[in-house]
Amino acid sequence: MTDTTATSKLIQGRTGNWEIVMGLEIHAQVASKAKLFSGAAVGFGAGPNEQVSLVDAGFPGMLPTLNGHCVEQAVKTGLGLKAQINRRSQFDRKNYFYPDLPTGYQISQLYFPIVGEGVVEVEAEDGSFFNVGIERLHLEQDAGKLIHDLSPTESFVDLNRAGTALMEIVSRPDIRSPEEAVAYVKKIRTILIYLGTCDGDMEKGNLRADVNVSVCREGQYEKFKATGDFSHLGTRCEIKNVNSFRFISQAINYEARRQIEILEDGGAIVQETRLYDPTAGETRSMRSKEEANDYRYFPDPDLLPLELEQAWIDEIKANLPELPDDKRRRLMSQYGLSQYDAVVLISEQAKADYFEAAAAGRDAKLVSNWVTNELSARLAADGKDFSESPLPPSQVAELVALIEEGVISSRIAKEVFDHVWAGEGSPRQVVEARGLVQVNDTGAIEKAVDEIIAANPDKAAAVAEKPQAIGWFVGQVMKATGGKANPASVNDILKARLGL
Ligand SMILES: Nc1ncnc2c1ncn2[C@@H]1O[C@H](COP(=O)(O)OP(=O)(O)OP(=O)(O)O)[C@@H](O)[C@H]1O
Ligand SMILES: [Mg+2]
Ligand SMILES: [Mg+2]
Repeated sequence: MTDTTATSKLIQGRTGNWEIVMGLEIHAQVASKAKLFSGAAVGFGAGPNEQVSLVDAGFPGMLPTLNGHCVEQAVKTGLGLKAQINRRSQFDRKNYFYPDLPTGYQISQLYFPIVGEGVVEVEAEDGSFFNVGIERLHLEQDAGKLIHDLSPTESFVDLNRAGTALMEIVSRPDIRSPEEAVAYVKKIRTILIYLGTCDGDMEKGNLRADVNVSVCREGQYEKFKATGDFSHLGTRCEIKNVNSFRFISQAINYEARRQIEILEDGGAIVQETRLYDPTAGETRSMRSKEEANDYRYFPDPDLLPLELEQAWIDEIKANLPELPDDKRRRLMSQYGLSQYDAVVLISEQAKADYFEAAAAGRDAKLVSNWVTNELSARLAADGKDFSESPLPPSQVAELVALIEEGVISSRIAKEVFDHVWAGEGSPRQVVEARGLVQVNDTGAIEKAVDEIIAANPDKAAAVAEKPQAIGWFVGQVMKATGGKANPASVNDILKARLGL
């Protein structure tokens, strides 16, 4: 069985072509100082069980109090996902027993989630766009953490995370390849970071995805799309808690192959929950999939239905920050950037901000190149993001100004950048201190050109037949002038002298 290229969505099997279908459930920890139903602090790095209130620990008689800030964050996120905000929602108890869940139930929203259908526009690697439908977003509590590897005979429970607010964002089964799944999670993450509703830190587990994967025969997905009838799709398996982009892609590839092999051998897929083991590179069965009725969901009697006023929703909407897609369009129209450049810039809010601060009044394309190439690479090498850049935007602007004014060539600018990065001063100071000013003096360039032509009569004669050989002369002149000659003048003078 071989994969087709990334852009093709077909997988070749022994008995014909298959398609992958995926829907993702993303769990995003709400950016909030306190938990969803208690005043206990939310934070990373506290000692075990230091951030636990009696409510989180499930003490008898303790009552949950809804944290209004978390509700606002969910509404904000819903608006950012262009989704329906439900003015009436309700909290339900999802009952199951596990030692990391002291109450014996998780408070979630099954029947009436706070956010309904929406849509997310995602850019694929090839620059095209695809839409992923959002089915719903609901608020729920996180569970605690079990620690099994501290002692050979004991297990420990840390309830710091118990009761922390999560947003579960459920997509429609609109995702068709591992690459699309990764691009989708990246896009959701970017939107959440722009909104300030989740910090998107996947290493800390603050954003993780459950990936539902099924396969079907070529053409069946089209039927599903046309009719909305899920029976055209295969049975799904859910891979739980995948917390890196690389693992998402690996887990899907493995799982799709596994399912295709079973089906081609005449077997059937059992709907189940699976776990991805990155070390073994495979998914393993965890448990057979529970149905909603296994959880005995019922409305939480301790919590009233949540009713939102339209005016409050409208106010949140009016105060939303500029979202990635809007920023992309604006960067393209305001600065004349290509879609590719704009997409690269908006992928990080701080990068886009940096660009805008540097681009004012300058050649935007040049600024974008410096920001997305040279500076990005330097920051990445130091493990920094744009908000931590030791080089302020004004320095990039100054460097670009020097190029625009013809004081330095683009080539010299790279050298200047290195010195500026090394802390030698501003671009102008470096250019002056190191004497890197571009030679625009045509007399000096003409002299160098004449000398090189005189020393290489054979090559000069050959250029008449092979005009591209002029490149060699350009190189020589640049060398002779220490790279400082204005490249445009060099070209003009060479052409004139060589009779081209
Ligand atoms: N045949 C299918 N193939 C792939 N994905 C599917 C298929 N059918 C449904 N899905 C996706 O599975 C996900 C189901 O998530 P949802 O939260 O609604 O239910 P669940 O997984 O049963 O519940 P839980 O939250 O308890 O895990 C959605 O993202 C949906 O798009
Ligand atoms: Mg779910
Ligand atoms: Mg699920």
